[in-house]
Amino acid sequence: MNTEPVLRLSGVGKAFGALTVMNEVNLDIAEGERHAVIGPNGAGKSTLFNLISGMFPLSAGDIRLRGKTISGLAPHEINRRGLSRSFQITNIFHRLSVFENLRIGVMARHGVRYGLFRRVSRMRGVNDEARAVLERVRLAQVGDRPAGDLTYSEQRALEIGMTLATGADVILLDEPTAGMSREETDRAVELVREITEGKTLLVVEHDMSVVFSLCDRVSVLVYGNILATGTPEEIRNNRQVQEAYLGEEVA
Ligand SMILES: Nc1ncnc2c1ncn2[C@@H]1O[C@H](COP(=O)(O)OP(=O)(O)OP(=O)(O)O)[C@@H](O)[C@H]1O
Repeated sequence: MNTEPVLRLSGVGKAFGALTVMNEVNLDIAEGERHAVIGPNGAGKSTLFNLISGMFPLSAGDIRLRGKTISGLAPHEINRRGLSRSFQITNIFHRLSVFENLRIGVMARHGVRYGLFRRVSRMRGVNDEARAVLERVRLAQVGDRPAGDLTYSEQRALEIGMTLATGADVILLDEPTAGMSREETDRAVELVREITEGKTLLVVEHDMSVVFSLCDRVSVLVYGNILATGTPEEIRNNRQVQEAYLGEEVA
């Protein structure tokens, strides 16, 4: 059995000038696991994602993806090694169709660029792959519509589709259900569960019912430190976690 973690953070630290916001974070994410990062506002969850995806340079420590260091690599290089962070909605091309957005993700994966002499519409492999992703994220009905016309939750699904289109098998999602109604949340959770089958997921999520129903393990981040990592059950019963953060919410 391969026990090497897919993602390993060792002694990861981050400072902005004199302000240290992350201390010696150690975290192993196993192949195929769905792992949530929770914590109060300002705990450093976004910073952690920015460090893993290469948006911010590390101030200390090392991050390894499948045993190889990715510290110091640019986001697109990390992406090419199979780790994709959900694109923010603002990165969706609003005037392009939903299908065309996904096709850009697929093209990025294959290193294909738009060019004067290329007709993208004739690139059958790329089109087939984009169409498959379109169906997986259940947007086939709106595939020809400009992405800017989609509802909020459809745009979030497109965002998830973009991570899939790039072919990543380690996926980072930042609050995939934020701003959704209960019903939309349930559908989004189903979608995330389905599309991350056989992949590794790291997700920041505030909704505890989502965390506990979707994830195999949970890490609690408080003031830039990991207070505890464990199964949802262990986290729910951890006194330190209850005192520091969750309170009665999960009792
Ligand atoms: N670019 C930056 N420059 C200076 N300080 C920053 C920067 N980005 C984040 N911080 C600080 O780092 C700390 C962690 O912020 P971060 O946004 O990672 O927390 P978070 O857990 O994602 O919070 P939230 O749940 O509110 O999104 C905060 O004190 C924040 O002010």
